[in-house]
Amino acid sequence: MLHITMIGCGAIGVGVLELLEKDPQLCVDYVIASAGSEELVRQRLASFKQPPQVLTALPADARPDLLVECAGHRAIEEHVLPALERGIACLIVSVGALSEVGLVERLEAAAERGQTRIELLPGAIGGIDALSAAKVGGLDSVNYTGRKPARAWKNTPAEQACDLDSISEATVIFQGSAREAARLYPKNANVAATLSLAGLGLDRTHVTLIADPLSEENVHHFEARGAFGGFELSLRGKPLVANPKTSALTVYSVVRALGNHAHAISI
Ligand SMILES: NC(=O)C1=CN([C@@H]2O[C@H](COP(=O)(O)OP(=O)(O)OC[C@H]3O[C@@H](n4cnc5c(N)ncnc54)[C@H](OP(=O)(O)O)[C@@H]3O)[C@@H](O)[C@H]2O)C=CC1
Ligand SMILES: O=C([O-])CC(=O)C(=O)O
Repeated sequence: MLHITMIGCGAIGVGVLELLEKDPQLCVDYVIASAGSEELVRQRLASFKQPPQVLTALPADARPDLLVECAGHRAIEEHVLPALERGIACLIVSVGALSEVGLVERLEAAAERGQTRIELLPGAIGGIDALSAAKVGGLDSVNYTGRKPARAWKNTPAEQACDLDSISEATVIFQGSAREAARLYPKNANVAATLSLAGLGLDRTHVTLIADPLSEENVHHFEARGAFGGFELSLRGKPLVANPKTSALTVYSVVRALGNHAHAISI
């Protein structure tokens, strides 16, 4: 059995824990919550048959097989970097955080010192295997368009680009590099950052973001060209009720990755 610590227990975390209850080969022993949110998280987990222990930091003597981050940028600083130094392998879902200058290098250095590994999860997007394989032969261009319902852009700079409550048609709210998209839309930049890390990097990955009042889905579309030829992928993700910014596929991506570590065959 694989022993797991999960950082963050919001929309993704709860969804993952619900699915993991059915897998006897995976056991989440600890959930790490923000200071002051422990009781709220315990309540969220009250209906679980065997709820994990809720803490605000990994105990000094704990040695999970894997730590999975489902929390956000701050949690990478607070929990992932120290865990790597302790030799604990980490899975990261908040890939957008890695667009912060120097963070990738700090994660690599911490993992090297701890003689362990970091896995960046595909989350809401697919085709990352093909894109990173295509990079080996050389990529010429990667263009990404993220289209989400208008409500998914609330509390972001999109509110200055248009009136999200009254737009009646799809409206482009951002065009530019993945680096700039990640700076302006950190909570909606995970897919752009993942495509950049797998492909051409933050400065050469072109991003268009669209608020679409007629859409009920988070649509991620990208086209890649290079020595391998070309491909395009359009993924129509159903948003989670608990967080419309997040696609349900992200939950399944975490469960798949954890299962791949525990099961005899990984795919
Ligand atoms: N790779 C991908 O494709 C995708 C990645 N994501 C990313 O995944 C992350 C989680 O998303 P989602 O579950 O929808 O978000 P939610 O806001 O629903 O949940 C995040 C949870 O993490 C907790 N949290 C935040 N910081 C910390 C911390 N330092 N230590 C412990 N817990 C913390 C929050 O608690 P509190 O509010 O009490 O601080 C909250 O309960 C986000 O960073 C999001 O950007 C999301 C979708 C797709
Ligand atoms: O669709 C999602 O789940 C999240 C998303 O767009 C992103 O963070 O890039």
